[in-house]
Amino acid sequence: MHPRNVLKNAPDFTALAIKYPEFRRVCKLELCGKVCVDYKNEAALRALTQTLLLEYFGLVVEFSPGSLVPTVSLRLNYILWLEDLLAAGLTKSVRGIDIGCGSSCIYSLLAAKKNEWSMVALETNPSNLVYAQKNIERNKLENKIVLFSQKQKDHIFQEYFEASDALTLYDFCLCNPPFYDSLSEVSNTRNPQKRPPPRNCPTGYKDELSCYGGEVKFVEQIIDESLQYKDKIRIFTSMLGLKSSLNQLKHILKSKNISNYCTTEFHQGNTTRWAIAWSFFDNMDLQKLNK
Ligand SMILES: C[S@@+](CC[C@H](N)C(=O)[O-])C[C@H]1O[C@@H](n2cnc3c(N)ncnc32)[C@H](O)[C@@H]1O
Repeated sequence: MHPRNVLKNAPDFTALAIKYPEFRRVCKLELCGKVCVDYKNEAALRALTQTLLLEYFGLVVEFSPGSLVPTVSLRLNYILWLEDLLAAGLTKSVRGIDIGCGSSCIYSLLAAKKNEWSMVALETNPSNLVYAQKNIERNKLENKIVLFSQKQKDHIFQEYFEASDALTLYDFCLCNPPFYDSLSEVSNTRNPQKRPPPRNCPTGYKDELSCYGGEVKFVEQIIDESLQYKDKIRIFTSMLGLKSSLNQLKHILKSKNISNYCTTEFHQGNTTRWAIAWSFFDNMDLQKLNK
């Protein structure tokens, strides 16, 4: 976990269960008296995410039924890494773009509430758009987060940039892409011989989890559009669910003569995720931040 992650040490579930009745309802009491969470139960996962967002950030969040339930520690690790990248460029007021904000709008909510960053949240799924807007409003963050309804699924920035102020410079974009290839039968990110099975039950709609070509194709589209919008965003980033995607994307960056990039790993319990960042700005030396 990132050293500044408030969830670096496991939260006290007993104290949270006493404080929050909705969380208490989904907790299990072991024979030894220990309060624990059943990670295989979707309702318990939802309540845990809602409770942690409320307890640590004062954020009230509802999810569209059946949509992806985000794990807070991972989303925080990504935001903290972005803080580290931005510190390298000494930015004061920060503007970011959240590609595919989901029904929770979690990255934009955290960025706006925790860091007072201004966010544009892009989303294609109609139900996610409705919930994301309500989540922005119920947390009174309308002055910090603008939600944009994206019609074209196969584009990333084009529609928004064509509709918005041409002069605004964004400090970063972030993305948790649909991981899986919609044409492939495989929907598992881990090798069972090397890594233990996931603790959490899988959540999310099909179009949140998969797209044509999977995450590599999705991020390749971001890379392609970054060449067109290289002056609009200082650091392009994306999270990745598969380690193998990292090498493929590094290869794609190199093939397009993009050499200023860095990668990182996010560790949360049994789950590891990867991320990649690249920039066309001379004052953003990302290579020195490589991990
Ligand atoms: C894996 S989910 C991530 C949701 C949220 N950011 C999170 O981390 O919990 C990917 C999201 O991207 C959205 N999406 C897919 N294609 C998109 C596109 N071209 N532009 C914007 N959003 C897109 C999906 O509807 C989905 O909500």
